[in-house]
Amino acid sequence: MKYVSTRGQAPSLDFQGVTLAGLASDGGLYVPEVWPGFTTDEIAAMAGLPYAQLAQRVMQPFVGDCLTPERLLQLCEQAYGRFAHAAVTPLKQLDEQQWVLELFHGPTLAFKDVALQLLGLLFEEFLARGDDHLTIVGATSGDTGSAAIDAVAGRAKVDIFMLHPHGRVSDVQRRQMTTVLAPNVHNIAIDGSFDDAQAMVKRMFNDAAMTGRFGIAAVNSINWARLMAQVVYYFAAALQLGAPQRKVAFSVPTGNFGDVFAGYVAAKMGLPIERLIVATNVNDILHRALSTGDYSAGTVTPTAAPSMDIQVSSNFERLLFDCGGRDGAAMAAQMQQFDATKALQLTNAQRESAAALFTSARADADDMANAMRWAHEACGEVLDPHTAIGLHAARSVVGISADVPVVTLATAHPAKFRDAVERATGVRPSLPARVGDLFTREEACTRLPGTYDAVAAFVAGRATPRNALGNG
Ligand SMILES: Cc1ncc(COP(=O)(O)O)c(C=O)c1O
Ligand SMILES: N[C@@H](CCOP(=O)(O)O)C(=O)O
Repeated sequence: MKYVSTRGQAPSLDFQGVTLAGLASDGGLYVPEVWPGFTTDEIAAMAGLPYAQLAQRVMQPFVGDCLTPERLLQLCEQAYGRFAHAAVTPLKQLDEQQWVLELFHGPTLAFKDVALQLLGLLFEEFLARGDDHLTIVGATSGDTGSAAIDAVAGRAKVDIFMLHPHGRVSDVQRRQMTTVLAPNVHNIAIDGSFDDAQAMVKRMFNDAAMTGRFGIAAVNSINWARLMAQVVYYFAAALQLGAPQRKVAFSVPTGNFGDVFAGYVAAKMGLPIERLIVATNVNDILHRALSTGDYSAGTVTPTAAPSMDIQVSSNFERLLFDCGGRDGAAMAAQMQQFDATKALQLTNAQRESAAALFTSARADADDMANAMRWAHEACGEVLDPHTAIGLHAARSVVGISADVPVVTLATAHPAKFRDAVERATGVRPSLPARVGDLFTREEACTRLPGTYDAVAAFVAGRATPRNALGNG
């Protein structure tokens, strides 16, 4: 399998290459040159497989010959062996039509673990083949940070620098990052928003002074391997609900458009998905883009669902590229315009093609609290604010026939957002035992001004140069 950049200029790479590269050198994002597909019979044969085996089957076409099927399966078994639920991503029914897919049974209590537990192992596997050293630079609005740190803390040949917006993540989220005191882990709180942090990370990939000295790598969903691993749970859920004979819809709380883009990939591979519902909070750029074609970023409003407080949504570029006819030059021009003006208009082709699968909805603070209350009072389920936004969208969009199950992705454990959950439902969820002593651990974090120069100097002063291991 070869991967090409959405901006058409970077060299095409194999799976190992894109995993280690993160962002393409032309500023674009890597996508498979063609979407691999499964026949209906092949999908039917996946029903009932244990999660790790399903993961290997779904991901092998993307991995190609970079890993044998046996080795990929071993890595999946290792990654998903750390989950606290035997089903890895269990499905729960709320009412006749509504379901939730619990993606938070990994070590750091959010859906990010599903991909990052595997990505940590992939880094180790590929780094063992040479003398490279990786300097991971990531941005987090709360959940990617802890999941990535858990996945790489203490690993050889890797340093991680994780930027979060100071004061804009929950206490649990912050402590899950800052209490990991391994010497290769560096937490940075910047003055600014997640979008500012993400822009700095992307800039570093195109800063020759940094990329010349350090092997800069990504753990955010700009890294293709993140999305690939997230495709699997769409298959897991749909198969349990009757696919490939029955269609299923998914409602996805969305920020950086990675999770829902993984659903799009599943559909491209042949999974019968009726609709993908893009659920946003009041930071609703994606809802506006999909409903009116206007992709224009405003300032970020902090909400009780902080992980979705995002206006510049990295993976939307992958969708625009695919829906716009895969024209790298046109994509580069469109993104250049967005970078300059923070606004772009979807073309008719992009809008029409996206509308064939995507619907969107926006939830404000009341919608979110009402969805949490309904789930608790009518169904006995305590949901986190992000999942509640997904559920609000799942219950409010029109046009999905009553016999199509609608699965909301439950992206975080409610205990990560205890204050917001308690305000809405009166229930204060307790932290699972596996993170139980979080509030007694020591924290380490450096606060920096929200400027690229401050962050780049901090990274350059602490990272291991790429040739320090001997390969020049
Ligand atoms: C709990 C939670 N829900 C939803 C999202 C949004 O997911 P995505 O950025 O893949 O759209 C995030 C962050 O990414 C998150 O941490
Ligand atoms: N919500 C995310 C933001 C980063 O998204 P990613 O999926 O691109 O890593 C977070 O919690 O950090």
